[in-house]
Amino acid sequence: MREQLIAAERIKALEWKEGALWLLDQRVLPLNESWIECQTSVQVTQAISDMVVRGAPAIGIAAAFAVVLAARQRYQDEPHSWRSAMEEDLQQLAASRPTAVNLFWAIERMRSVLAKVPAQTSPLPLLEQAALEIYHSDREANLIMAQLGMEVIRHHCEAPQHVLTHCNTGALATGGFGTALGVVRAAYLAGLVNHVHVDETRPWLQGSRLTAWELASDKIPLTVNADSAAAHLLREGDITWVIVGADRITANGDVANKIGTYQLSVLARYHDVRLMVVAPSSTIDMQLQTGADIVIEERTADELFTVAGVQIAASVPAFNPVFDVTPAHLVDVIVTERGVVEQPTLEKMQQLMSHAALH
Ligand SMILES: CSC[C@H]1O[C@H](OP(=O)(O)O)[C@H](O)[C@@H]1O
Repeated sequence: MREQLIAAERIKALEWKEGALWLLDQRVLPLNESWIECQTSVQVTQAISDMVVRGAPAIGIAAAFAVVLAARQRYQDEPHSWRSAMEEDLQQLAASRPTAVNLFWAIERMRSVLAKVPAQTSPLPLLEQAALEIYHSDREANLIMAQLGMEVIRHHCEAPQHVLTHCNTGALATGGFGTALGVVRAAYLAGLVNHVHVDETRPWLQGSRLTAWELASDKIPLTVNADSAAAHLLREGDITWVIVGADRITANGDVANKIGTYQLSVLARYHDVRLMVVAPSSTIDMQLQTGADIVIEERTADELFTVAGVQIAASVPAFNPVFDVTPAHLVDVIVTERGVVEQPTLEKMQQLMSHAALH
């Protein structure tokens, strides 16, 4: 199965090439495929804020390379005070988006590497190696989670299933071929999934623009539906799993994910459909006790009122939270690269996080 999954890796959200971070501009997919070259941490910070690159793991990977770019510029400009000069860059990077913990996890990971750089020594070789390791271990986590999640589906039913997914959790959101969408890909290859229902995921349309593009390129049967059609679909009865990603999972198993996930979790429980959350352990924040502590990002009204830059609604006040929190008791299973947790609780999450990390 591993070889089949590796063969399914066709799309990349980002690439570290010749000392620059190249980002596939997800704002213009699927109609245009254009890459943006980032030579500075400020450019990466702006790209994360503007959602050129998005998706919790991909944000963390981009942030890791932003630290490399910041160190390179500061070390060149101020060889005797580059460490303190970098602080401003790291604070700007940390302020780019508030909800996905992967951003902060990656910055702290890179800070720990910085602390090991001897005085009067270039930080670049160690930092670049650490950023590449973060990138490669996320890809490896995708491969592991895909197989673990597929086995969870197989455990519950051998016959091919219809599943529903929300937002984009594929290659465009990660360093590999996906978290939740990676499980969907593996389950399809194993003959356990034969149709994917894709929420369009307003207002940014990660589902209809990104997930549909990824699954179409895999030739996996799918249909896109309006987010408001999900209840009707779940009541119809041929969907057995809702499979989603996460941006931050707290110590008790509460899950912050794209807006609309919470209502899906309530609908799934009401209609006896299982909810699977798939996320690498870099998305788990054991420092936060419950989802009530998670900062929920709110974005501009423009993202509600325009599509592809064209105004489609009246200019009136708007409320545009782009994440919500699903309580742990509505989650049937969390799949990570460290293992699987059924009916998550604080004790089970603590046990999971005591298992060895990939790197
Ligand atoms: C593989 S995690 C992807 C996760 O990130 C998305 O948010 P955004 O597109 O705003 O970065 C969404 O919550 C996905 O579940």
